[in-house]
Amino acid sequence: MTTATRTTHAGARARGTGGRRARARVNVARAANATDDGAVSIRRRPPSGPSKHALGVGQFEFMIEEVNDKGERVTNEENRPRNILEEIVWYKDVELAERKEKFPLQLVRTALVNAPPTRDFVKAITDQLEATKQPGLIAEVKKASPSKGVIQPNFDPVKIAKAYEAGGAACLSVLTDEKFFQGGFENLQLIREAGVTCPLLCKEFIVDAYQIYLARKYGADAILLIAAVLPNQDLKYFIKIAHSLGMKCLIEVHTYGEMKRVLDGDFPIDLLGINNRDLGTFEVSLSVTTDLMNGPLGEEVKERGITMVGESGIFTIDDVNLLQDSGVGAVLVGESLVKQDTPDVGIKKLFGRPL
Ligand SMILES: O=C(O)c1ccccc1NCC(=O)[C@H](O)[C@H](O)COP(=O)(O)O
Repeated sequence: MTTATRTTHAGARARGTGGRRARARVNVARAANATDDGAVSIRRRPPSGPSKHALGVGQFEFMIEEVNDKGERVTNEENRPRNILEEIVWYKDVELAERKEKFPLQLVRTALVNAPPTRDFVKAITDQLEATKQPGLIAEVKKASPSKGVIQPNFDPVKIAKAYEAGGAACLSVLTDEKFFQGGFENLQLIREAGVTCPLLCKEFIVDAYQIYLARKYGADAILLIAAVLPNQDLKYFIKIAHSLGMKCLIEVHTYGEMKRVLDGDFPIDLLGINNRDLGTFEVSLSVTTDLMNGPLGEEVKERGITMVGESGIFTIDDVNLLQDSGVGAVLVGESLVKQDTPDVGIKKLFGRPL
């Protein structure tokens, strides 16, 4: 987040609730425009080309080139991912094909028979909120990202997780995507086996039920489900599977339409996250959370008692306060903590005191 954007937020806080509400009304009206129907905003697969079963590593790159009726090589721009989220999701088919071959679902499920019980991810957050009167902290174990490249070159997932726990984080979020975030499912297991007791979120781009079983196998207590990727039908099915395995779900939205669609869905909501980062353009603004929370859908989640999570771009205590004022019960923080040599000290600074 830029300093300019942060200054604007601090200013909004100083102006008080009335100013924020008026600004929010304008922004909610803008967000709820005719094109924001909340539909899944990415294409799940390239529109043409070989079936997903025939995909090899990076093969969708080559699908941009096709051979036409005359035998000429032509480019098909439709098969180029429109943004990073689409690219990540398309690549999941490649990854999943490889993983399933090495570790078929039946074996993953068999391995779950003796899995230790999960920890309550939601309760850890609400307990912290009650005890500290500040949002519960979900601290993210994140080495790199598509928007920032490598964030922590001396990345040691266990060391970082232990520092987060010592610093008082309620829960941890562990990025498992390998290609774009340099994470891994193995990091969940390493952190669990090292004796970290905070509940763990598997921060993955879930498109297939197989990934939910894998998350549980590697020690996750909760999974992320992204509304920009998954229609309500998939959300409902994936939540059912996660709950049957004892895990909670963090459903993530970014727009008014997505939030409305999720709230209208026919499924239970454990946690609802508002990502301040547009996963297509990388643009980050805390006003994504404050605008939604200060509008009609914010009223609805408050009435329904849904615990809200403000995600991404959180760097200062002003940012935490701003999100808390808008009604979130938790914050999910990656970059600003993970890039520090002493993330536990970073937590103290971010919350203005030890947690
Ligand atoms: O972080 C990215 O660049 C990114 C790009 C595309 C899809 C997802 C991305 N990040 C996932 C997240 O939402 C964040 O890791 C998480 O909310 C923490 O954000 P931050 O505190 O800004 O590191």
